Amino acid sequence: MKTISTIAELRAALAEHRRAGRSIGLVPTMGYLHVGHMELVRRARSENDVVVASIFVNPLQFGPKEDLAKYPRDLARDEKMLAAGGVDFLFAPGVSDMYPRPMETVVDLPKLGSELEGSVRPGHFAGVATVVTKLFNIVQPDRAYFGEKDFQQLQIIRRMVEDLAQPVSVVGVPTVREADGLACSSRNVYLTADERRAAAIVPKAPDEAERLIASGLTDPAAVEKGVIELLASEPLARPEVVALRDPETLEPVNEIGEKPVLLLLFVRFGMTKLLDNRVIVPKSARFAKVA
Ligand SMILES: Nc1ncnc2c1ncn2[C@@H]1O[C@H](COP(=O)(O)OP(=O)(O)OP(=O)(O)O)[C@@H](O)[C@H]1O
Ligand SMILES: CC(C)(CO)[C@@H](O)C(=O)[O-]
Ligand code: BAL
Repeated sequence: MKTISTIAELRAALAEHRRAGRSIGLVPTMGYLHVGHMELVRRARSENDVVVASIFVNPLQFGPKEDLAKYPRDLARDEKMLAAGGVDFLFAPGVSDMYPRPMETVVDLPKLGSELEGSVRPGHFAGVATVVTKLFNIVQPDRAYFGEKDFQQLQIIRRMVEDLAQPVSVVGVPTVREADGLACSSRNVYLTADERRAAAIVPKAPDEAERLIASGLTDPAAVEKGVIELLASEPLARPEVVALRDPETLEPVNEIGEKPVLLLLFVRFGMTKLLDNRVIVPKSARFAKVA
């Protein structure tokens, strides 16, 4: 694996592969890798001739009071993991490589990006859409891999690619979890031992939503209330977003009926934000499918 930090060098390295007609898969990350990231790498490795991973802690997607400075970083360890995963090129630019001048251009999805996690992180998704567009322009991948853990991010990227006709296939990868069900996340290292134990409540919340829906509840607000009550049983949990939405448009649903619904969660433990979600297929939808 070759580590490259400049746009020009990466473009030059990829040019011969592109000329030879080889397919290129891109795995964008912010580093401090875990098994969730490595699942993205595994998928990319199995579906492409050339695999590029990127590590860039993107300042554009952090709010002024967020954890940009203390975001966990360990490039040497990440390089070993990516090399072992069969990655061909690691693109690890500095801020001045990615943004030699302050960015004047922004890719924004004002509606999708201001909902849910966007409502508590204003500007975050414009920062994500902008850097992902720039990474797509630099690498020009055939396929790009994103985790379903960041479900809103995945849907925003899918919509951006469609709206702007960006020539890339977006591949969503199911969430990889720790033994107690908590979704793997770089920020899990921020959790104290007590918070980490308490965080096991988060993956139980979609089970509760599923149970309530299976018991016949059709009012989304009632299901959200039940999930909030479950999370409230854990004093360290501070739920900021508990929402049932349409999985594609992320719009609120009036009634749980025959269509799948997305439960999206954003729960804080101390300063740490944890995400989870599940697309729940109501029983009636399952029957509808079979019929
Ligand atoms: N547990 C996971 N399973 C599958 N994909 C994941 C998982 N965690 C992260 N990813 C995906 O890896 C990519 C890079 O994510 P990122 O580097 O921000 O890691 P992260 O663990 O989500 O970090 P953070 O804790 O800062 O949110 C994203 O597409 C993200 O959805
Ligand atoms: C997609 C991404 C690499 C853009 O900075 C980031 O938001 C992430 O790691 O999920
Ligand atoms: N994993 C999403 C990136 C972020 O929280 O900034």
